[in-house]
Amino acid sequence: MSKDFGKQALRYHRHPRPGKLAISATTPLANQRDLSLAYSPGVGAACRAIAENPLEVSTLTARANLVAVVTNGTAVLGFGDIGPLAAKPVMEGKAVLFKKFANIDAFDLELNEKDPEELVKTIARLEPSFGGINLEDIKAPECFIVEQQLRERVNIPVFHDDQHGTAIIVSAAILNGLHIVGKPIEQVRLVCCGAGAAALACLDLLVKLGLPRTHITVCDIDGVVYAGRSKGMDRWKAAYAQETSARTLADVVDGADIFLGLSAPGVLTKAMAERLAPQPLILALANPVPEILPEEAREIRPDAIIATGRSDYPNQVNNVLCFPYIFRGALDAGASTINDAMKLAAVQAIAELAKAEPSDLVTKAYGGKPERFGPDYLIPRPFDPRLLVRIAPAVAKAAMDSGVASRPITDFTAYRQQLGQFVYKSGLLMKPLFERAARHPKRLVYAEGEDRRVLQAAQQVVDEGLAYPILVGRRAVIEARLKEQGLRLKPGQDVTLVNLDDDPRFGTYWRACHRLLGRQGVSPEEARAIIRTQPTAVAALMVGRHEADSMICGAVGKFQHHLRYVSDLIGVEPGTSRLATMTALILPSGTYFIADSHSQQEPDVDALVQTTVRAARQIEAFGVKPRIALVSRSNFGTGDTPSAVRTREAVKRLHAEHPELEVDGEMHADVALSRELRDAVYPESRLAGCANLLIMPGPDAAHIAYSLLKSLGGGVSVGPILLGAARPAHIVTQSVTVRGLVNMSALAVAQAGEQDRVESEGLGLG
Ligand SMILES: NC(=O)C1=CN([C@@H]2O[C@H](COP(=O)(O)OP(=O)(O)OC[C@H]3O[C@@H](n4cnc5c(N)ncnc54)[C@H](OP(=O)(O)O)[C@@H]3O)[C@@H](O)[C@H]2O)C=CC1
Ligand SMILES: CC(=O)C(=O)O
Ligand SMILES: [Mg+2]
Repeated sequence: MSKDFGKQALRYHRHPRPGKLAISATTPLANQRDLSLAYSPGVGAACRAIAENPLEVSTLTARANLVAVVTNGTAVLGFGDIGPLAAKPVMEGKAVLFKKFANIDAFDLELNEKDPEELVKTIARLEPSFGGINLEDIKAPECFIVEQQLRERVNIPVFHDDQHGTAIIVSAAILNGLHIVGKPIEQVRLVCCGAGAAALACLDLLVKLGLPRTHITVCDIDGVVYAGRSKGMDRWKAAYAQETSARTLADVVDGADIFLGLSAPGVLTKAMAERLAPQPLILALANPVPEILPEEAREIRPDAIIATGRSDYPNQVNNVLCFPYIFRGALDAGASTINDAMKLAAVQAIAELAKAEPSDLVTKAYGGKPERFGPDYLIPRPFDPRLLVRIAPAVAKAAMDSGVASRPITDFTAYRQQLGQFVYKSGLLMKPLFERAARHPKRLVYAEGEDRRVLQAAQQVVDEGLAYPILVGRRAVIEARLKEQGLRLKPGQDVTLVNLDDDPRFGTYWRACHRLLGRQGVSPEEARAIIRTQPTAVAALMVGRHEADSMICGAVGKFQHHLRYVSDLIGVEPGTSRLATMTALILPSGTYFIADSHSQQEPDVDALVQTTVRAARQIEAFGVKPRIALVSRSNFGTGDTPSAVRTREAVKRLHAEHPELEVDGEMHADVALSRELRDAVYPESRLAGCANLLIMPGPDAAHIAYSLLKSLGGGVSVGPILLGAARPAHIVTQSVTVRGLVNMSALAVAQAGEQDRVESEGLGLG
């Protein structure tokens, strides 16, 4: 660790307050009534219910989602026995990872006790408090005794992370590494340096996966673990003792296909690495300093696949990829233990995820270049949101199949969706639209069909059955990019390609374009150029001509540029004069929608009314009841600027023409968000509670409010959603993510379905 990085790490731990986590309340505690519910006398009802039926503890307390991270500090990372106090930063860290990656609450408990029997007694007494026990950094062989005895005594999952978390991720990495070099696990020879908690658990699991025990040679601090050795031996190591005259690591590395290091820094020298078999797997996993640094290993063995436990090299083989998710699955299924079936399910899920298509969120988190399965990408990265969605259900299912689940999951689709909502925060809001789109998928044309994010989104859209994608773009480019990203889409089969360089529709389209734009000074020659060079114009014409049901554009280029083609070639809904936009912001405090009449800098009364009505209808499609405030610098008549007067007038018209809407204004934004503030100035307001739709007095205000809230509120957004187009069309921003594109795709398809329904009812077909 460089001096500078060490300083940064200390600062990270000191600020903004000491340590890395805190406890926060999940229920309101703002007044006397809350207090009487949360504490005496209300809490008594919860106590009595649990006394009568202990299973109620899972519904009335946080226990079912609470894990104890327990250590005695005897094997802290690769530092060894530095004691429980110095272990606390690692345990706090594990607790943070539980929370961030799997939404599991964890307490770190550092115990001043080395005797295994005493440790067992203390930890077993914690059973009423926790839904699971994660043992951490307890040295071998004591850790084996502690875990075994605890498993016998308590009825909740006990999992020694350094053993099993490590074993699971090491197994996934080795399976994938062997797949790449084409060596069957039954035939390889493995040398393991370290014979402690992590090493022996890894070997046990690898043996279960088919590695013959006789192909394994183990070394510890005293050298080779051989049959008949007495120094530093225990029965767990003895299980791997070989009949051999070799005595040191240097004696046993010749021709080994795998070096597995779970021991101490620098024990594998370059000279030893040189003697490994061709295309060896070198897993140097001691933390924070590995058995050999990747640059040294690479220098001597350019043919090797190299992994460490660290995040600053490729192939981070670290139990962080496992423990949050295996506990998530175990807790959700109410598992009484974590058994071999659950561990093997986790191995399989992790190994398979590495082979899946790259995720743009992972690409973003790791500096921009999509990673494909291969020697430098053996296993998924820790910031891959799919880890939760894939591992936890696999583990829960294995718990159920192996008969240890007390709360079996009945609907796995719903369970995956629920996990998805945690990792993709927009999931809950989007759910009704995804369901509608999946029920009636429609033709959806993507103007930027060559864009890598669009291709990934189209793959997900096809996988989830949300739409029949049409991609505007050159076939050769699309095919090359599909291949490069490992996507499975088959042009002509599950996506349609439109390439106007060689499409017979070219003539029809440019003439249609000229018909629509001819009176805006566009000559036939220009119309031809537009159709050849502006994919948004092509997509808009397809939608306008009912050759597609909806469109998405904007991943490349400026918003206004796309807006022009959408408004000129698709047009606006009857009764609407202009297009408007709305964005949903999903913040920790709730979901808020911000709308503005995008194309008019100073919207007139008509535009404000139309924007409000269109935005309200769109919010209803999310299954949310709109509570609308037209916000302004004026608060119920305190100002008379032209904008305030127009807003006031718009509210009057809304009250008269749309009495069904819960809407009021003009008002300050804080007054919109607080009933109390509103009551203080205008208790007669037609808006009850907190507004969830803020109609802005202009696009500048909307943009500023949106970006402030997004930066300060730490939320995610869905949008911009274009309001008022004659047929569903959306213009995303250039920074859109794949998830953002999939969200907008579901929205566009759901809108198209709704439009079809309304039209067919209008024709008497409904
Ligand atoms: N990447 C990951 O996800 C993980 C990495 N680890 C790393 O693995 C290492 C071991 O952790 P853990 O198993 O929990 O600890 P243990 O204390 O249980 O085991 C340590 C083992 O390493 C052996 N050892 C120590 N120094 C040397 C040496 N110089 N040469 C050979 N063997 C040596 C010890 O030998 P002896 O038995 O003779 O004392 C012991 O067998 C640590 O560096 C830890 O950071 C652990 C868990 C996960
Ligand atoms: C990663 C981990 O748990 C360890 O190094 O101990
Ligand atoms: Mg550990």
